[in-house]
Amino acid sequence: MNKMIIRGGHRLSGDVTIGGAKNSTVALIPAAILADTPVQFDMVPNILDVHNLMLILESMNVKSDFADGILNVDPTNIVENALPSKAIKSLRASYYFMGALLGKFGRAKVTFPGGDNIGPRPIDQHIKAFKAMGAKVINDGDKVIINTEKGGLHGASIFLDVVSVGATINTILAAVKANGETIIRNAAKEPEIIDIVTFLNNMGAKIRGAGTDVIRIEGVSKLEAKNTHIIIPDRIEAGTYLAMASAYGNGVNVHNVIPEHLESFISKLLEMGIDLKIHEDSIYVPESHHFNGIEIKTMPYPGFATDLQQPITPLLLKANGDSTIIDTIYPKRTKHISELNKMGANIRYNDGNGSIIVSHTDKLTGSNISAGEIRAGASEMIAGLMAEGTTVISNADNILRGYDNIIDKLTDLNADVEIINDEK
Ligand SMILES: CC(=O)N[C@H]1[C@@H](OP(=O)(O)OP(=O)(O)OC[C@H]2O[C@@H](n3ccc(=O)[nH]c3=O)[C@H](O)[C@@H]2O)O[C@H](CO)[C@@H](O)[C@@H]1O
Ligand SMILES: C=C(OP(=O)(O)O)C(=O)O
Repeated sequence: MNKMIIRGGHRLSGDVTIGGAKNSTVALIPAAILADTPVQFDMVPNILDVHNLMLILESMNVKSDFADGILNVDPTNIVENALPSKAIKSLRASYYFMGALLGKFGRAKVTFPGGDNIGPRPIDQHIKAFKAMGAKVINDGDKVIINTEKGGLHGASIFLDVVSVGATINTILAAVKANGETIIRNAAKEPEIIDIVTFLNNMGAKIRGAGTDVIRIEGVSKLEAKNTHIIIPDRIEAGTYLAMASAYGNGVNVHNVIPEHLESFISKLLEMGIDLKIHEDSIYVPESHHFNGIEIKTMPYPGFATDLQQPITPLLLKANGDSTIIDTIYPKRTKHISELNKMGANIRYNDGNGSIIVSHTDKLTGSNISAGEIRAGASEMIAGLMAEGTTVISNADNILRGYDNIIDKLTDLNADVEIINDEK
């Protein structure tokens, strides 16, 4: 396991460029197996999830190569094979192989996915959609076995009981080559869903309504890539750098951002009194020292993203008075609290109403802490940069799963940070 070592106390300045969105990429790679031609992606983030997805592709004889942000995937010689459980368990988005394999072969056998440990993460809505399209689903130990009758999947009308990014994308992947029309109601509206649909439509899919809560998919028989798909910028990575630069920057320019994807987040930074300069595809964060406390409630897109409530927390420590966070998506997403408190923070979790109360903290001190999941890790990393002394974050793979070239980017911003491998 990797550890991240941060020698804090160096204020951040300069430029950082955001990579392609993790949550698009981890769906686009499974989606690529639906293609009848090789496909190419650009702006692919250099994160552990991508390397693990490449291992899963390899097990199906799908060749891929990745360098300088370009990922080539050739699914033309795909074979049905057992998928490697360790890689499947290393990330959440491996559940997209259920929809993609169903779309490709009319059957799938996939181990339950892993991903961030942020409280219960059921996949009942994914299964409900597959069943509505005619699939038979059996749980066998930690495997989900999905089959269809001869004739494969058929279109269906599906109302999702909860707004789910994963269930929306998985249903699209299963439906894109199914017979007839599938309608998803109460669909999630995240920009990453539009990105996946853009990729599929450019290959000949017929999907309308992505970005609204009703998505219509007319099944097609062929998908052929004719151009490189450029992945949208990662709005969560961007939000993480905006929070970091606001809390501990001397002037930082964040490039390759779509500000419209971050409206709910940006509005909170403005409410705190940070004088952001927002341009077409970059945001300048000036040095700031006085911040107002705020209240945050996480919601499905376009609301405040659950994935940003932990990264903004170190900034809230610098605000006057108390700030409160209610995470309505993952109310138990609190693994950062004990770790930041070890560093001297004053954060409390109210079990009664599920709110997190973040009180003003004058000083953080470097400590030995653990990244329980990706965004807890991001929060701890920012606190480590702000702290006096050295912070050692164990389980740093949880940070590396989702933050593109993180050491190079932080070093370019004047941070003193490195990754070391325990096992050496
Ligand atoms: C790879 C990926 O894109 N991960 C993102 C995705 O995760 P993921 O797709 O797993 O999250 P969902 O949008 O599905 O989850 C939203 C809510 O619905 C519930 N739910 C979901 C599915 C289901 O079948 N039944 C059910 O009850 C979940 O417990 C959660 O409370 O969206 C989350 C919510 O924005 C983000 O935190 C993750 O970064
Ligand atoms: C929860 C997250 O990721 P995943 O769904 O991949 O575990 C995240 O990116 O914050």
